Amino acid sequence: MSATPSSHPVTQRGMAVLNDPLLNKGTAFPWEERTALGLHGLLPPGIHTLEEQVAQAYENLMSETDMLDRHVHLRSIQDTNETLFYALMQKHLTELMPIVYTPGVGQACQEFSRIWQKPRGIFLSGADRGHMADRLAAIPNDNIRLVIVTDGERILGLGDLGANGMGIPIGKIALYTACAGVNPALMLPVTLDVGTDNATLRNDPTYIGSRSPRLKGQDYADFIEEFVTALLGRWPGCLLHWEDFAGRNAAPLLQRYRERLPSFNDDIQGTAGIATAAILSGLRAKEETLEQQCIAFAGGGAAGIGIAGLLLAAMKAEGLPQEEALKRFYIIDRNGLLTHDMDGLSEGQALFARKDETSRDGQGRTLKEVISQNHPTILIGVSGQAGLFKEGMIREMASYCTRPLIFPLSNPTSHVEATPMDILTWTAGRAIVSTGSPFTPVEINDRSITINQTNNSYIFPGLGLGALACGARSISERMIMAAAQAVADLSPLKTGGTTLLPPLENIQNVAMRVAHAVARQAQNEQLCPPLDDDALQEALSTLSWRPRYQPYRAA
Ligand SMILES: NC(=O)C1=CN([C@@H]2O[C@H](COP(=O)(O)OP(=O)(O)OC[C@H]3O[C@@H](n4cnc5c(N)ncnc54)[C@H](O)[C@@H]3O)[C@@H](O)[C@H]2O)C=CC1
Ligand SMILES: CC(=O)C(=O)O
Ligand SMILES: [Mg+2]
Repeated sequence: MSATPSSHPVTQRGMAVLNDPLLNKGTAFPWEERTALGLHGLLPPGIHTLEEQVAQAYENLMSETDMLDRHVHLRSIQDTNETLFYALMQKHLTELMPIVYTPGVGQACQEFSRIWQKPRGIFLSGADRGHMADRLAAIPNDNIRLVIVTDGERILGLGDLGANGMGIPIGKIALYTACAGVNPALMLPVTLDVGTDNATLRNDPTYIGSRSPRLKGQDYADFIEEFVTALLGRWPGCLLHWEDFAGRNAAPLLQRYRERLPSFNDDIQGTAGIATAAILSGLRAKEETLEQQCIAFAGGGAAGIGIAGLLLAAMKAEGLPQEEALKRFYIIDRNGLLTHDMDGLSEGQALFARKDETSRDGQGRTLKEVISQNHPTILIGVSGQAGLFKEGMIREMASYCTRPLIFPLSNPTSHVEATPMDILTWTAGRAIVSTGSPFTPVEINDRSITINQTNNSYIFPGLGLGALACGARSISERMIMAAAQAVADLSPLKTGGTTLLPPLENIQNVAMRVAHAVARQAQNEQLCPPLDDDALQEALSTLSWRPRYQPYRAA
């Protein structure tokens, strides 16, 4: 075999090559590589190009009509041939993202035990306690740079799905590569199976997870500690992305570990970044400032408090003192408006709890009352509760605010607080609407209104890439703000367009701009070694990967 200088040395032979999704090319192996790697006879003789494979795979995929079937089909391509999977994803990103990501991944997690086919990533359960370092040692790849971890307790708005939550870190990894070009060989999805309190799952004979109740308190803390320590031992300096932990654990874990290793919580920080970007863009359209707003949240968990925290920082950066800025926030959780006298508030909730009123028997005012009495101009839904935004509330907002910003951000689609069609109908097309899951454009008053997806997928791929490229020791709030600003700067509204956020087709450009902004901010705060533009570019290239077949040679 005539090896080109850039050809990749392959030690495996025969089926071992075909069974490795990062190496496999399927029918695209050229004749000489089949000879060198012992593939003759294992493959049919026809040879196809990647473009031909993508076209065929797309046709096969589209012949499925059911969302879950399409998800399973795509995942099976990913588990067989990652180059083909990502080439297909990149070619049809807007169409395929809802299958791989929300809402498709929600259904996939609900059915994960039944659709599980091949190992991907690491499951760590109670039985692995005391042995986590050995479990991570079993992963042959010494160069994992990014780990996405969940404990499956709050999967989208679907609640505790236990080990079935693994669909989420797998989906997030797919987006790191499809959106930011991060090399899939550098990433690992992890599920911490600390049990589940979902009795239906525990009694389901097909369930793949452990059937014990969730670890709590010190047991839970010890489990996480062992995992992080094992991670640091196996892949020092790797970036840890926390995903879909329940609100009561999300912020404390982030605080506990954010200085021990570079880490971020996507539901808190990624969501804060994109919601802030979308709000800043919406206010630009209205020619108003943040300071002029009154902001109501339905849901004061990880996402709600995360978004509120970044908006508070943005108001302070505009020169508003904290006490003044806090008056603009109304956080309505399951027991109503958060007030300072309520029991069991988290640290973040306590900051935003109203100081100027008290609850009655632990119950605060309802969302409806806050809307009619305090006239919020921005309403954010991060409650996971379908249909929470009622017609009367939205009509009332439209009665005192010409263009309210209404963002029902809960995922998946079935859990949205109100559909864009309803919100636009109730506000005669005047609301600026953005959702967490994708929706088709709404036709109203002879206009077609595009519904932007305010989803952390605009932030985390570039955030992770930028933090890794610059070698950030930790991830600061200002780095998240820089990411938000980078997305807001790309808003089509800035250049005469009508949408809040850049279209998904441009997501790779968005991710690259976010990565640069994050790396620059890390340098400004001296959270990474000094790095000039050339060195940053070089580091970004080292992490990046394109779905193209590389020539191979036998090693
Ligand atoms: N668009 C996006 O990028 C993102 C969307 N989300 C979505 O936001 C939702 C919440 O996520 P997290 O904040 O991480 O979960 P979480 O569990 O930390 O918080 C949810 C909060 O909603 C509250 N809640 C429940 N019922 C309520 C009601 N009737 N009224 C008001 N509040 C109520 C809960 O008490 C809890 O505090 C999920 O559906 C998730 O999919 C989360 C992260 C990113
Ligand atoms: C998008 C996301 O991270 C969530 O819904 O949890
Ligand atoms: Mg999430």
